[in-house]
Amino acid sequence: MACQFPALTSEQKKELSEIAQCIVAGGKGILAADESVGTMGSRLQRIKVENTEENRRQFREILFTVDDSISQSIGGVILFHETLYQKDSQGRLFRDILKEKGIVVGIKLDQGGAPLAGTNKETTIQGLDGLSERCAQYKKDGANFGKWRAVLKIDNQCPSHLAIQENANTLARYASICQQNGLVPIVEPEVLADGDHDMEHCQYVTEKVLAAVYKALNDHHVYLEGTLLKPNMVTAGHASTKKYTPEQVAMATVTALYRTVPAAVPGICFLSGGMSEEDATLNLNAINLCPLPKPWKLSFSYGRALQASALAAWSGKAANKKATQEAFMKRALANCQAAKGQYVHTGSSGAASTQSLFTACYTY
Ligand SMILES: O=P(O)(O)OC[C@H]1O[C@](O)(COP(=O)(O)O)[C@@H](O)[C@@H]1O
Repeated sequence: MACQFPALTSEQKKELSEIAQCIVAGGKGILAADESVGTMGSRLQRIKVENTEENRRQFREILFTVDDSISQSIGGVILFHETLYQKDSQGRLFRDILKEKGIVVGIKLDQGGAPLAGTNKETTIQGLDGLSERCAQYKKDGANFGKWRAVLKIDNQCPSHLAIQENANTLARYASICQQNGLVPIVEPEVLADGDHDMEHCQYVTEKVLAAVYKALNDHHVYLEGTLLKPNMVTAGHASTKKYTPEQVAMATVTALYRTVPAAVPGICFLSGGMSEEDATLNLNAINLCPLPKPWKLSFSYGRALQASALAAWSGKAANKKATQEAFMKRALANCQAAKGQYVHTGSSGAASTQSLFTACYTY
């Protein structure tokens, strides 16, 4: 039976699916430059740079003014509210610079965690109040996709049924509101890598979480062709003593996705979750070579794994602009190749690219 009360017109659906496909076309992925002020503070602290609005602007100016050829690897950039309205030193809005390169502009829409009482320190994510008005304004201001990160953890009694259901429902409500306002929702249910669990347990939990998310998206009449998924890869916990090869990670990850994510979803853009830059690229490459059916584009939406070398090269000094842009371009290209299963590790990566980027309990 056809839906009696269609959520979207065919024009709205067409626009949404075109935006989603454009972001992940031809091995392209997403630069997650949407770190909130606090998260950016911890990034800048590592390179001993003060967390001021001007320093955040300067670093992002260097990233966004990189050579135009970046648009062959990066299809979308997620911005934080502050960055959407910032300009480069010549007075050009960052969002216009990105658009001129043919890169789709996205915006972080979640507004931080709130505790779920009676659970083992689990959270739900806030930001639904007034979300429709915010989306409408962001659309006018040039954004074409949104991002909402829900955080789940593997621990004693975690993730609980409550945390899974609550976060799935909130992600679905957010996705529905985004689509009503012409924004493609990136749906991000992140299962954190904290813990000493093995990869098999992570796979079990990831499947449960994704199954709940897709049930909720269906309940909320979300148009899957106009969405993107941003999941964790299936790995062992950070404190696990067991080690797995990229091929094993790829098999567990694609199995979990194949069991739970409908083929109508155009793209799956992984988060890097504290993996080193090189591991994030090697795992993505193995995922794209995995001999299982893969009806979606399998790409990246990395924050740390696209910016760590660039941040280290910059170190807060304008004179390091060229080296910073080279480091960023190198990771973007490597991940684009990995999204096509064509990455060849040369063994010449710098120290920064093999360093773990893990932060315990990576929440707000
Ligand atoms: O705590 P915040 O500021 O929301 O940042 C969360 C970060 O996690 C991400 O969702 C994924 O980033 P990583 O690839 O570094 O794991 C980014 O988009 C975002 O910047």
